[in-house]
Amino acid sequence: MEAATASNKIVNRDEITDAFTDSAQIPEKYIRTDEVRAGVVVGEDDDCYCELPVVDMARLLDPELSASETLKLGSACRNWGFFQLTNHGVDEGVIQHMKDNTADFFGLPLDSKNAVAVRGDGFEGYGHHYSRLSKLDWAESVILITQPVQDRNMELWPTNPPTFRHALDRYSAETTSLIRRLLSYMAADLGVGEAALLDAFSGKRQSMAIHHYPACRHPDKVMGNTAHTDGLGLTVLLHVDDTPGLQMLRGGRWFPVRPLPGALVVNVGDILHIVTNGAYKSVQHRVLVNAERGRTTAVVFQDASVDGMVTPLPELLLKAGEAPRYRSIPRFEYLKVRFSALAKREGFLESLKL
Ligand SMILES: O=C(O)CCC(=O)C(=O)O
Ligand SMILES: [Fe+2]
Repeated sequence: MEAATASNKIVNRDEITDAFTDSAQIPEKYIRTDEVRAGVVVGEDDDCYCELPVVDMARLLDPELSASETLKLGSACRNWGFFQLTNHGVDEGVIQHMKDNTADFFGLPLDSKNAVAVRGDGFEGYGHHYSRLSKLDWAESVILITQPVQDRNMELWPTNPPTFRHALDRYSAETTSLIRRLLSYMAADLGVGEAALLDAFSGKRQSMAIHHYPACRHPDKVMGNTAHTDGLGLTVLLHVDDTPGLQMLRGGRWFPVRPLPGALVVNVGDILHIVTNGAYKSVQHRVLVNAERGRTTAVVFQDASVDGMVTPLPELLLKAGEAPRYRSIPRFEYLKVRFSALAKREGFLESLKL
């Protein structure tokens, strides 16, 4: 209970009651009706409705189509901060294996999942429920560092299902190359050398959050994932099933992301926002819960920094003749402040503005 009242604590899953299955009796600590209702959700028949941009990796790779698709990629990052990526080239078998293992893990009894429960002050493991203003998210999650390999904490990598580790390892390797591919086109769009942007990301930490949002018969009362911007460089999200729920803020309204079959959802994080001097936008998003169906996602967060600093890319400032719009801050300090501010998961980027 203490954990539930703390403003920014990661709460161990074993403190959550079995109310997940009995949604008629939702404990008070999950009730967040005001937050769910906050803001207008854009409907498909609204005037301002238009589809989330789709970027096609096959077109990026095609010498004849690459230039126009690169413009599309740039425009998505500048104007939306989000896009769906089709023909991404991640091996289908690797994706299926990842989906199967993720779904199987969440299907296990609580005791089995708690074999890799969060320990002490750590952030890795199973059981995260970010609480805010004494409220909890309607979700169970596993968070793990996936790259570089020597940073992995294998004690917290599930061994049940037995193929989970292998699936995660392969998926992580595939997404690392995918992110490199994407960054080379982002560099072209930004007008900077490929090496400058790749160096900011390569060898940096990658972590994954695997979320399960159980169905809730009263979805207007609970929040799957509190509105936030992502704190690292780039985020790649895999829908394990086709249940919608992700919404991104656009023009002051919540815009529901409709998962395209076979696509990955990519979004700009705060560090890439700063690295591009605000050209690429890190935008707020949240997850609402579905009344009928559970929802599972596997999210890759790729960290980035420039010579140990979170800072606008010097080459970009030089080429564009721009003054920095964000204060430079050492990466370790950035992470410390950014992730201790989970209780107020918005506003940090603003505080770095010059
Ligand atoms: O599960 C989702 O759709 C989004 C998760 C998310 O935003 C996050 O983990 O940062
Ligand atoms: Fe996020």
